[in-house]
Order: sequence, then C-alpha cells, then structure tokens
Amino acid sequence: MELLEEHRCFEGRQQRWRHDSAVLNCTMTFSIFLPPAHLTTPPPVLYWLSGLTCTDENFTTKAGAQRVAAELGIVLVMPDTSPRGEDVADADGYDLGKGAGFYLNATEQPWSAHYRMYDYLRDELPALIQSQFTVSGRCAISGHSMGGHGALIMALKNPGRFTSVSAFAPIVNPAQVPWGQKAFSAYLGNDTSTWQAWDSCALMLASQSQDAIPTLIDQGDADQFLADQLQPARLAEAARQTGWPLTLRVQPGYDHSYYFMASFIEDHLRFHAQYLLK
Ligand SMILES: N[C@@H](CCC(=O)N[C@@H](CS)C(=O)NCC(=O)O)C(=O)O
Repeated sequence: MELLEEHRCFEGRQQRWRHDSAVLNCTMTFSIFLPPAHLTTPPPVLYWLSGLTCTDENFTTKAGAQRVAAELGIVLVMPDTSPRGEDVADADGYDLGKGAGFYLNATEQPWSAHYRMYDYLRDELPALIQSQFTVSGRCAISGHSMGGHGALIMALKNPGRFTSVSAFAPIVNPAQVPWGQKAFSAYLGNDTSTWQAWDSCALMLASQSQDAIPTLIDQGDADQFLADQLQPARLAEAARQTGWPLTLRVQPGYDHSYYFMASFIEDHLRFHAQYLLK
C-alpha cells in the first residue's frame, strides 16, 4: 500500500491510499478517516459507497462527515466506485463503466475481467482495512444513489456483517429503473432472473426476519432523479411486507447533491453509532 495523501482533520487523520487489488485486477485508491485515538478500544468502521461519476474523494471533500466521526470515534472508509486504469473497459455514458461499477460482480464480456466491486467490498477491502489499521470488527455501511443501492445490497446479502445500514437517495429497485436496467444488461446480461440477486427490493422481500438490521433512508423531495430512478417508497413497501425496520424520511426541498448529504450526514453517523458503539 502507498500513502498518497495525509491531512490532519478534527484531531484525526484523513488519508488516501493506493493498493493493488487482486479481485479487481487493477490498482485502486481508497480514502480513510481515522478519528483521534481518544478511546481505549479500537474504533468501528463505517463504509461509505458513492454514486455515479464519483471517486473516493467526493464524500471526503464534500459531505463534512469528519467532525462528527471524530467526536464519535468512528473510522470512515471510502472506496472508489469502479475498477480503474487503462486496461479497464469503459463506456461513453457517465452511468456505465468507470465510475459506475454498481457494486456487483459482472458476468458479461468485456466487463467481467475487472468489474467485481461486490467481491472487492465484501472480502478484499475489509481484510485490507483489518490488517493495515487498528479497527474493531464492528462495521456499518452507508451510501448515496448508486452507492445507496450498494450499501443496501451489501447489508441484505451478508446477514450478520453490518450492525446497521443507511442511504441517501438510493437506487432501491435497479432491475426496474433506467440506470439499473442499462447497467445490469451490460454487466449481467439480458436474463433478468440473474438481476434479482442485486436488487434490494427483491432481496428484502426474500429476507429472513432474524437477519433484519436497523435501516435509515433519507430522500430529498426535490431530487431530479426521484420519480424515474429512485422511488424509495418501493423499498418501504417491501419493508412493510417483511417487517424490516426501515425508516424512510422524505426531506422537503432537498435535491440529489452533496449539499443534501452534508445536511443530514450527522444524523446518519449518530444513527450508526447507536449500534456500532454498543
Ligand atoms: N448530473 C450528473 C449525474 C450523476 C450524479 O448526479 N452523480 C451523483 C451521484 S448519482 C454525484 O454524487 N455526483 C458527484 C458529486 O456531486 O460530487 C452527471 O451527469 O454527471
């Protein structure tokens, strides 16, 4: 691992690292915020998954999460949103290819050579974080838009792994909306039965009640993608049917931008802290 940047921030450290990923078959960067070491026990980790077009730096520089993470003693880990590098397949649009990995394992050419963000996030990155930093085994996960989808499927597919999950403006039903349909047909192929394993509405409807974890979603009602791409009410309906403990908050006047996330990230950190620091 190579340290690319380090900054003091709220008495903690904001770092950016480069490492070779065996799973993704390319070099990756991630950012991490390490709170001040004021606690006797190793701090828990909140993974943050970003949306379309983002790198590990959008959340780091725009959300303003570090002050409260420092206060609570939570490590923030921000991975990139896709494999990277000249050898990695890409597409013209902002919603497919680099910056748009959708946190799944691609099965179709040319994507399957590198696009395995699910395995990277499930196995390789947590193992790296555990081995290179002083952290506890407790973790939670959150994200925005495509990253909200990623956080929800990570939690739904890995019962017992996360204490809690939250999302801002998540793509909850990718199999049924244009962003998801474009990405899933490219990465997974046209057999839509394979898509269900990557769709949080389908996963929640198939979940076992003992696997449910506290879930918080914030959605701005002035979000330009709400009607066509997001529709969090569909996940709220799945939660109602299964008894999943989901709180969906609709925030009046907020859009899809990081100004929305900056406004509510403190709530999400304190929400996760209730379970992470138990
Ligand atoms: N209008 C954007 C659509 C993509 C978008 O809104 N991306 C969101 C995530 S879905 C984002 O976080 N963008 C980067 C940022 O705001 O820093 C574009 O065409 O690039």
